[in-house]
Amino acid sequence: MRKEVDALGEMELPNEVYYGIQTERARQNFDVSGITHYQAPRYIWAVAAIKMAAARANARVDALEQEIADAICQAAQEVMDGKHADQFPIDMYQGGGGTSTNMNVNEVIGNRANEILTGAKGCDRVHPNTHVNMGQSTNDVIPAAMKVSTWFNLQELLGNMPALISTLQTKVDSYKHIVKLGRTCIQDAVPMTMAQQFSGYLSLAERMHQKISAAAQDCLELPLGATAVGTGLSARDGYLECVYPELQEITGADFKPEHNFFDGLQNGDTYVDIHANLKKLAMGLSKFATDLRIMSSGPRAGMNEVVLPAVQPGSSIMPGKINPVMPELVNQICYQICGNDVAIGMAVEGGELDLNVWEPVIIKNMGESCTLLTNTVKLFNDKCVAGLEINEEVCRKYAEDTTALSTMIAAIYDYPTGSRVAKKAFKEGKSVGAVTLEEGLMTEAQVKEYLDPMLMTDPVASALAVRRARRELGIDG
Ligand SMILES: O=C(O)C[C@H](O)C(=O)O
Repeated sequence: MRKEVDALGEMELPNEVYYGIQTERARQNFDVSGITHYQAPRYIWAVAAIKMAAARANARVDALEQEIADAICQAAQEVMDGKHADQFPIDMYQGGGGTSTNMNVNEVIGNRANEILTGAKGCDRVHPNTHVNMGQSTNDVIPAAMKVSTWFNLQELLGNMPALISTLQTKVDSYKHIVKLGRTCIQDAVPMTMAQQFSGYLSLAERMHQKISAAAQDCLELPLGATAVGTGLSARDGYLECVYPELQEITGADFKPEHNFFDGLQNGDTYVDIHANLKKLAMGLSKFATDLRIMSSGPRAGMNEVVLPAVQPGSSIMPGKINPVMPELVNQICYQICGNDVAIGMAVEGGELDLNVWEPVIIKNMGESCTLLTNTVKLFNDKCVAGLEINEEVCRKYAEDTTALSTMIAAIYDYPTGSRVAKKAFKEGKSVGAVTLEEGLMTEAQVKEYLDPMLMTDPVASALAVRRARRELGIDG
C-alpha cells in the first residue's frame, strides 16, 4: 500500500494502481451506475491527447521542464494506447462538471510519469495538478475532450453508413421491375415499385450522412485554453498558440480555438444540434425497421411481401417461428436514443452562469448514442437489409387485387364512376378490371393496358395513358 494526501486528508491506496487519492474518493462517491470510464475509452483517449498537447506546449513556452514533459507525454501515449484502461474506475455520472475525470487522468499520467522518472508512484517529482494539469482547468479540458471524442465517434458512425447506403442503392437498382401495392394509413393505396419504396430509405440514409457530417464540424472548435471561466487565467504566455498545433499533430484532426471561450464553457447547443441529427437517423432507421416488420409479417397470415434473413430461432415454445429480431433491435435502439436526446437537452438547458456543470451526463449519453448507432447501422445492414428478399409474386398479386386501381377509372372518367366500380368490386369480391368490363367502361384490351399496376407507377406514362384513354373512349374530343 502507499499513502496519498489531498486537501481532505490522507488515504491508503494499493501500490499497483496508478490512479490516486482523488480518483479513489470519486470512485466511492459516485458508485451509482456501474458505467465507468472504462466503457468510454475514446473519451479518456481524448483527455490524454490533450494532456500530451498541453505538456508539449508548456515545455515549448518554458513553463515545464523538458524531462517532465517527456515523461508526461510517454505516460499519456500509454493511456491513449489503452495500456492503463483499468485505471479509470469512476462512474460516468458524477458531480463537479468532470473534475473527477480530469483528476483521474492527471493522477494516472502523473504516477506513471513518476514511475518513469523515479521508479516510484505517489511522489512529487511529477504532480498531477502542478505539472500534468499545468495551464489547464477541468472546465476547459473536459468540454474540449468531449468535442474531440465526439468528433472521432461521429467519424466512426459516418464510416459505417456508406455500406448501408450502397446496399440500399443495390436494392433500388434491382427492384425496378417489382410492382407492389402502396399503402397509406396502413390501407391499400395505389401501386408503386419496390425500387420506389426503397429509394425513400436510400434518400434518408444519404441525407442523414450529409447532415451528421455537417453537424460534426462544430466539434473542431474547442475551448481548450479557456481554463476555469474563459479568461485563460494561469496559462503561460504563448501556451495557446502552441497547444493547438500540438493537438492537431497528435490527433490528426484540425482542432482550433473557439471564437468565444465564455460561450464555449457556458453552452452546449453543439450537442443539442449533433444529437438531433443522431435522433433523426435513429428515427429514420426505426421507421424503416418497422416497415420491414410489417412487410415481412406472417409468413402465412400476414403480408409476407418481404423475407428477412433468419438469424436465430424465434420461439422457445413455437417450433419454426422466426422473429424479425434485427428490426426489433433497431426500434429499441431508437427509443434509447430518444431518451438520451431528452437527457442531453435538459442538461444543456440547465447550465447556469459560467460553466455547464452537467457535461458528464451529456458526454455519457452522447457517447452511448454514437456507439449504439455505429453498431446498429452495421448490424442492421449486415444481418438484415443486405440479405432480405422480396416475394415478387405476392407483391404483384396485392397490386393487381386492390380496389385502389379504380383511381385510374376516376382519372379517366370521374371520381363517382371510379367509386362505383371500387364499391362493386369490393362488395362482390371481383377485380376492378372485371367490374370495369362488366360495366362496359372499357374493352378487355383497354382494361389490360390502362389498369396495369406497373403503368400506374410511372407518372409520365400514366398521365399520357389517361389522355389516350379519354380520347379512345370518346370522353375528350
Ligand atoms: O477542476 C477544475 O479545474 C475546476 C472545477 O471544475 C470547478 O470549477 O469547480
